[in-house]
Amino acid sequence: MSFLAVDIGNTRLKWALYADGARPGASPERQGAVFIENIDRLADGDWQHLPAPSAMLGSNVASDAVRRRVEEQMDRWDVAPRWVVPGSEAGGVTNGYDHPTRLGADRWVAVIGARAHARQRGFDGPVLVVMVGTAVTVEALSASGHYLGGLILPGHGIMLRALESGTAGLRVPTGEVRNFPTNTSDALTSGGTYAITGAIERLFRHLQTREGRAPLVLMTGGAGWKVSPALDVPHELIEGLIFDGLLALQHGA
Ligand SMILES: Nc1ncnc2c1ncn2[C@@H]1O[C@H](COP(=O)(O)OP(=O)(O)O)[C@@H](O)[C@H]1O
Ligand SMILES: CC(C)(COP(=O)(O)O)[C@@H](O)C(=O)NCCC(=O)O
Ligand SMILES: [K+]
Repeated sequence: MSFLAVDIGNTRLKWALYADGARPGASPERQGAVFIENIDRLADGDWQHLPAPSAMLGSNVASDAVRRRVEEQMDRWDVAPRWVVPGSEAGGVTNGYDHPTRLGADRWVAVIGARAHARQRGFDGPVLVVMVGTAVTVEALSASGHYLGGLILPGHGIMLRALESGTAGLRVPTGEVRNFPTNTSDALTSGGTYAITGAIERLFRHLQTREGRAPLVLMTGGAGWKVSPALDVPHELIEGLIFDGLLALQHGA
């Protein structure tokens, strides 16, 4: 008996197989990631020798076509694919989005995972959830478990491509993050990084002011390690926050 958690982003599909009954924070028995262009090879590749899961729950922010292609890769298993649809309440979190179903499933699941982490460590204050993937999202969760809303901004790759395509003189290699960049590469890399950390620090202040207490900051996503060293508020990198949210929805926190 096992549980397959799937997180389909705009760049990569991440998956993790857990022992039945695993709770948020548990270590997966197996896990992997594939670029979206390679999802049609999962059944003959990463998933070929995977023991058949007895349950599956996924988050998808790519297209319906991508979701169907992933479901085809699961055909040989006798398991019904289930996908999270954000609603007005789940996993101890209420959804403050104007139209709850329009919130990205990954954002909703990550907030639920973050709530489970906070509770497990006995933290009863507000939580700021940062995901650094194709896009960057920053979410504000109140101490009472109300999702207040959040930010969406371009990730590093999109920012750089936008600048490259909109200018003649910005096609340069990746640089370093510097306080006072003195070449084009460093200026671009620092600009992108500080755009992201600046937005995070701003929502941190909004949440701290509203709640009267410094939020716990949990960061996840494929490019979190790039942003973490430049972020000026105490925070923790958690690799599988979406998986933890899927576990919370599957089994309770
Ligand atoms: N080994 C890696 N493979 C792909 N992307 C990576 C890797 N390490 C870091 N990244 C960065 O992570 C981003 C993708 O993160 P991910 O969380 O998979 O995004 P998404 O959930 O949007 O698919 C890429 O834009 C890239 O900048
Ligand atoms: C903001 C996102 C594009 C992030 O996608 P990702 O970077 O994880 O691939 C995704 O959560 C999404 O499509 N959201 C729907 C719109 C919303 O959340 O308001
Ligand atoms: K994501």
